[in-house]
Amino acid sequence: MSMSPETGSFEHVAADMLVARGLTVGRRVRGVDLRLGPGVGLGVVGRSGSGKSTLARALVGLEPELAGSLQLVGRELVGAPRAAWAGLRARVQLVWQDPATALDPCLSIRRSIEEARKLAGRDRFTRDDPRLRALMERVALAPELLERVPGALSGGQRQRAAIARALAAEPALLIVDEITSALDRPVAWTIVDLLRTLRTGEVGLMMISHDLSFLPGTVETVLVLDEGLPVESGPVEAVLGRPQTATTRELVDAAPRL
Ligand SMILES: Nc1ncnc2c1ncn2[C@@H]1O[C@H](COP(=O)(O)OP(=O)(O)OP(=O)(O)O)[C@@H](O)[C@H]1O
Repeated sequence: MSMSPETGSFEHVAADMLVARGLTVGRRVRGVDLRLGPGVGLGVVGRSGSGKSTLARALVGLEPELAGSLQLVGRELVGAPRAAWAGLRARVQLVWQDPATALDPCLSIRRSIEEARKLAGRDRFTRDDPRLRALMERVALAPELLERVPGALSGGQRQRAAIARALAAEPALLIVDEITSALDRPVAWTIVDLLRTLRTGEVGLMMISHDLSFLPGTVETVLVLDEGLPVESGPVEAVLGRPQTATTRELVDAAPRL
């Protein structure tokens, strides 16, 4: 794994961290190719029920019925024993769609963060750990909110806390599944801005969003699913600006503004 002499970047290596080739999930997603890793941004769009969440769940090891290939840093996971999937927990974090269930409602934000670190095999944050303070700053949440349960936060704060929980695992890749859909538009945009800030670091992003206007400036490429099948993919401006399929055109026409 070496830095590219031409570009001076880790682009090639980074994009190869998680590689799917012809990835199939039961009968719900079929034949998906993608490359994800630090510094890579991919949007996944499609109608309701097109398989976006199923794909996201498959990429964090929550879907048992896999076929095709899914490699983590060159190691095949499809058909591998469960132990082989353990490395995913520290590297890939999924933030769920529903802000009410993204975090355990009974746990304080501090406890949720501790739990995420433990599951990822990271060391514990001490009570006044500067890394904990830095994490809260990174998601623009006041440190006092650490002691609250999710129900005592606003919807936007809850999604920030869910992102903080995911980042606590120090992942190389964040997968966010419709995390703005329960928020009103101004608040949703603040979350999109946060994702954009995270992208300037080394974190890779796979963003599932039914609102296509959030994608340009946040991710570079987009994959369109239709009934579980990939129907179009490429640079986000090209795919959304000149849709090649009726599915993509329909999604673009339904977008609030692009
Ligand atoms: N656990 C499951 N077992 C069987 N079928 C499922 C399961 N979860 C979802 N499905 C079905 O798989 C298909 C894909 O669902 P999925 O939730 O991945 O789509 P989606 O694109 O994320 O939709 P949405 O935008 O509504 O969240 C749908 O037909 C759905 O009804």
